[in-house]
Amino acid sequence: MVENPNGHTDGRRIEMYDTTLRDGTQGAEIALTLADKLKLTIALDELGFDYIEGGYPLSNPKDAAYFDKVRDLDLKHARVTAFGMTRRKGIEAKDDPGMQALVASHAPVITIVGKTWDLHVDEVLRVERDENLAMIRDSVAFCHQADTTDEVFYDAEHFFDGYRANPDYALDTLRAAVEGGATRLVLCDTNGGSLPEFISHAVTNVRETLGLGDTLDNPTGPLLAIHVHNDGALAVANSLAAIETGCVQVQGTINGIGERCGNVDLIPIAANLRLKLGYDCLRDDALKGLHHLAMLVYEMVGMTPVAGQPYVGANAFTHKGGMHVHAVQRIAHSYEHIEPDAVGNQRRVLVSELAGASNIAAQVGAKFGIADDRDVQRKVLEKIQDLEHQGYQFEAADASLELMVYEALGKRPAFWELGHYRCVILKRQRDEETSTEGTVKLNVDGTTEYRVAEGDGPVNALYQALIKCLADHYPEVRTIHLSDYKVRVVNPTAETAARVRVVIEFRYTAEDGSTRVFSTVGVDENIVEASWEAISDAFQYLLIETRAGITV
Ligand SMILES: CC(=O)SCCNC(=O)CCNC(=O)[C@H](O)C(C)(C)COP(=O)(O)OP(=O)(O)OC[C@H]1O[C@@H](n2cnc3c(N)ncnc32)[C@H](O)[C@@H]1OP(=O)(O)O
Ligand SMILES: CC(=O)C(=O)O
Repeated sequence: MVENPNGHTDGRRIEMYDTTLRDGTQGAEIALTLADKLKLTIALDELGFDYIEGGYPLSNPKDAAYFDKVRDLDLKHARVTAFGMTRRKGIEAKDDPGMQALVASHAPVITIVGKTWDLHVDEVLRVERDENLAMIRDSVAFCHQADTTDEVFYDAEHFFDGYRANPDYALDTLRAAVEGGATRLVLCDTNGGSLPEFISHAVTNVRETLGLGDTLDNPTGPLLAIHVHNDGALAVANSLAAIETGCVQVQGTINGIGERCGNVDLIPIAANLRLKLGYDCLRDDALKGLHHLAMLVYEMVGMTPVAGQPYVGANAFTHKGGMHVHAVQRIAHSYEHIEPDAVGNQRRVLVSELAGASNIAAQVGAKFGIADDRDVQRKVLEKIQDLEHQGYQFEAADASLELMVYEALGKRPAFWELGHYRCVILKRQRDEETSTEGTVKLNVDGTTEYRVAEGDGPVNALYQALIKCLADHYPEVRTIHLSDYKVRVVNPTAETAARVRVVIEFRYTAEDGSTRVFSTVGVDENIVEASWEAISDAFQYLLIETRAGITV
């Protein structure tokens, strides 16, 4: 076996600096309440993040309030950091409202952002280059001298673009920060367009030219840190390249949220540092909390979790191809780079037309006692492949898949026989609301049930009428709730005559108090029939699951 060329054994510690609360909220459509900011601070502290950048006290009352409230938290490890820019041109630091707000935040660590790129100095700030150096030096020194400040970090905005354009001036800005007393020089790829080789080259040159160390042996002397954005989709590679060449701190956000294409995602950073590169970061057992942390942040910012997110996404350890599933069942790491559990995630197997018998065995083998029954597995697989050819999809329709297994085993119970259903939608004038009426006729246990219900639309009306037919016989049908309804056109070239696929998710509370979620699928040219199929399968599945004596 070839030894991993990147593997370290020295266990060098890397500081994790989270800026989800500041740079993360600069992402489009991202906002956090004060309560969420405090809750996330606690969650980050519990995992052992070293620094939590809480906000920009000058910017808005919420960020200022955060620094008042965060002092009441009993943080175990993390140091809270206040962010702000250098003093304005032409005034003393003590007279600058931004400087005053930073010191008034009483944050033990202050991070000052300043200009490195001569383009920004000349064209954006429009100040003399020496005045920019003075702004950096004075601002860092002013914050450094405040009684409540222990450390000042200096964010060298656009460092890599500035270094490319004018390396001497870029280095002078870092020297000015060191003169002011900065203990971390944070090299920022603000526009996110650099490539890893350039990052390595620049970090190495800066470290050698300024004579800086690459370990935390002297944590209060100036050391390098890295802060990158993801505009070239290289944020993780760039951050790791910077660490490999001497940065002792990495700044980023949870799930990579942030301005434009986002910041580096600290989830893969932490996992790669500990699991792949042999560095020390966070708490020893923190990686198992990464999945939970990622989901917490998605929930707080109201984003749908990214299923393909490395390490923590729902698909990160999901196997669909039949050959993969076959191999994974024999030896998991044949198709997995780490154990899912190492980062709090889990393995999933999907069943679809790309499955082999192994997928059926993995998904339903244990529940139905068919783990070794290749004949039944193949029978189910053939049915799935036929139906997927017609437009069905079973990946997200676990209950429909199980109903098919009951059928293949000849054990699917018939709880009722359909007489007919009918749906009428009435609208007489342009500005009149539609009214919908659903009628369902069933034979349930030898009794004819013939019920009508009104609804907001055809699906709702038929759903209510079906419940009315079944409720006297099977009261549990009143306990399920439709929680999601998705519809996709299967063959769009057929336009309005196209077949549609409806996938419906349901929830119910089981006898043990737990919430169960399951989904069914229906396909037809008629959206009402596709929905009916999914709904009636859902009720049948519920009855099988909840009624004793029907289990296989
Ligand atoms: C790379 C980064 O992510 S940096 C952080 C970016 N984050 C944010 O901008 C979010 C928070 N921002 C804010 O709340 C506001 O933009 C504030 C409080 C910073 C500024 O608000 P305003 O003063 O109303 O902004 P306005 O647009 O009028 O002007 C910005 C001024 O700051 C100056 N400025 C910009 N960067 C710097 C800097 N690093 N140091 C000193 N002055 C700076 C500009 O030159 C401009 O001054 P001018 O009017 O004399 O030209
Ligand atoms: C400081 C910062 O957020 C940046 O340069 O991207």
